[in-house]
Amino acid sequence: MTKRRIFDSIITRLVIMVVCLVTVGTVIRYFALGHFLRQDLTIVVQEQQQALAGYVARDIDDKITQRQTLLKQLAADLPQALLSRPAALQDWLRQHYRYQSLFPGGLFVTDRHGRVIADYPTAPGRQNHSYADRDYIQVAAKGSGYIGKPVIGYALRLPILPMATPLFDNNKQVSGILVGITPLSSPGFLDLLQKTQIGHGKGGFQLVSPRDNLYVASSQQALALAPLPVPGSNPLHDRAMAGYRGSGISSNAAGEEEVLAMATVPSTNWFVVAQVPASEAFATVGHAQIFAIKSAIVATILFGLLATGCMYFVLRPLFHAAEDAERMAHGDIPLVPLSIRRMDEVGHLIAAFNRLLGKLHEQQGQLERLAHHDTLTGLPNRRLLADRLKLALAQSRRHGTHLALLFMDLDGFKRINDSQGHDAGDEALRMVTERLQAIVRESDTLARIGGDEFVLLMSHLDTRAAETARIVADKCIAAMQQPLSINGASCKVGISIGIAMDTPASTADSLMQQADQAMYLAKHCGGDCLRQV
Ligand SMILES: Nc1nc2c(ncn2[C@@H]2O[C@H](COP(=O)(O)OP(=O)(O)OP(=O)(O)O)[C@@H](O)[C@H]2O)c(=O)[nH]1
Repeated sequence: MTKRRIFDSIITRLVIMVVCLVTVGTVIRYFALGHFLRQDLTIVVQEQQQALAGYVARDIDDKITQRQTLLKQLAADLPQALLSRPAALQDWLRQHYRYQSLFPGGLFVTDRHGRVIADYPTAPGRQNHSYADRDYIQVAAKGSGYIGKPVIGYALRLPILPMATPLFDNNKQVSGILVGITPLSSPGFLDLLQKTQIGHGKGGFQLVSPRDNLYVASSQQALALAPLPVPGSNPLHDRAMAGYRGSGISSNAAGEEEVLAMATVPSTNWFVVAQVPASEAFATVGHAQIFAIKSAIVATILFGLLATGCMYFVLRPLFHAAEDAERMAHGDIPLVPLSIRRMDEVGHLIAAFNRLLGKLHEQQGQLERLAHHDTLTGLPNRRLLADRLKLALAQSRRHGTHLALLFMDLDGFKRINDSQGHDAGDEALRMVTERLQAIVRESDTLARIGGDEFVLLMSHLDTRAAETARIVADKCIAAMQQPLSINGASCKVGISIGIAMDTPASTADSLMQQADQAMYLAKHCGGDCLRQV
């Protein structure tokens, strides 16, 4: 029952409505906020990634260009005659190596078929070894400088980048090849790319050689010299391999979303990829969404409590009014107007209820009156007379007083009805009532109990009660001597009166019976007569 009341309550429904509205608003805000923030952040993050990729690509390009320039310079300076004197050539390499450190993996010179003539610093197994199968030897043998495929070096046993430039004799024919070896882990070479991470660990750089289908270097060391993913595993990577340079969002082979930016290293055909997981790049979006949810939950709780309190305060008079009305309905308290605390909507409702209550009172009074009074003359009817008679009997016994009952029946009343109509008869009854009322005291009860029958109850009489009753009866008879003037016509009615006096054994019924019998005796006298029993 109580649960049902709580559920049916306006407050509960309003609070549920408010909570639903706030929840719907929060869900909409959650998705809208996420969408707009992500849109904005995507632009910012992509621009940042692009700037980073471009910066690293330019740095690598500078370092490659420096080495190409140096290698060409050395090749131009190297005396042709030394190619046939390995010891002198090695000494020349040693002297020139001293002034530069761009090729920490060493310099070596091969004949035009790729067999090593001299190297410095010497590496075990490099002397006389043939590198004829290497791409950089094959291209340089044809007269062009070349950056070779990054590989695990034959002599050094670690990842290296070989660079070759041809040596020309006086006839402009390739007489030998000068090769510079840079280990990929050399200080000041690719360490900016290899040691820099973007974000919290999963983001970083990759240096990609599309020609060789491998990663030259990466922030993730395990990727160095690893083959590139197969086409189709990362759509943006596929576009980059086809020449696209720019930024975008794509899913990697593991299905994780990443923000990628690609920039070319102009001196090679490599490109740098700056990559950061979308989960890190857009972490702010998630934080903002969680904040939006938390703040909405707090706001909902606070608002719910506040709204409940406020609504209870506003509707409290209504609850009290309902309680009071309920108690009135059960008869616990009388039907009185409810108190109005404020003249708001609730106050208006209670005021309307009070007006309804007033109307009810009025109608109840009318019904009460109709039940106890004669509608034609307004005199008490038989029922009210019986009540008053019982009351008067009880009072007279308590106070030792007396009472008399005068039963009066009009004489010749039917004639008026018959000669002038029923309305004239009614008018005659009202006029008789007025005349009789003028005789009786206010404390007496004059009742109309039938067509032309009236009863007068006289109470609080002293020992001369019978005499007093007769005097009043005489006055009533005398009052009827004057004809009634109805519709211009003069009508005469008489009155026969039977008087009953109380005795210790009297009851209301016995008194009425005695008075009635006395009236019949008076009737038989021929009218305008009284009899007492
Ligand atoms: N106009 C009118 N007539 C009524 C009313 N009540 C009863 N009557 C009539 O009053 C008459 C009463 O009859 P009676 O007592 O015989 O009339 P009466 O002429 O006084 O005769 P007696 O009493 O024998 O002298 C009847 O004709 C009723 O129809 C009423 O409220 N209005």
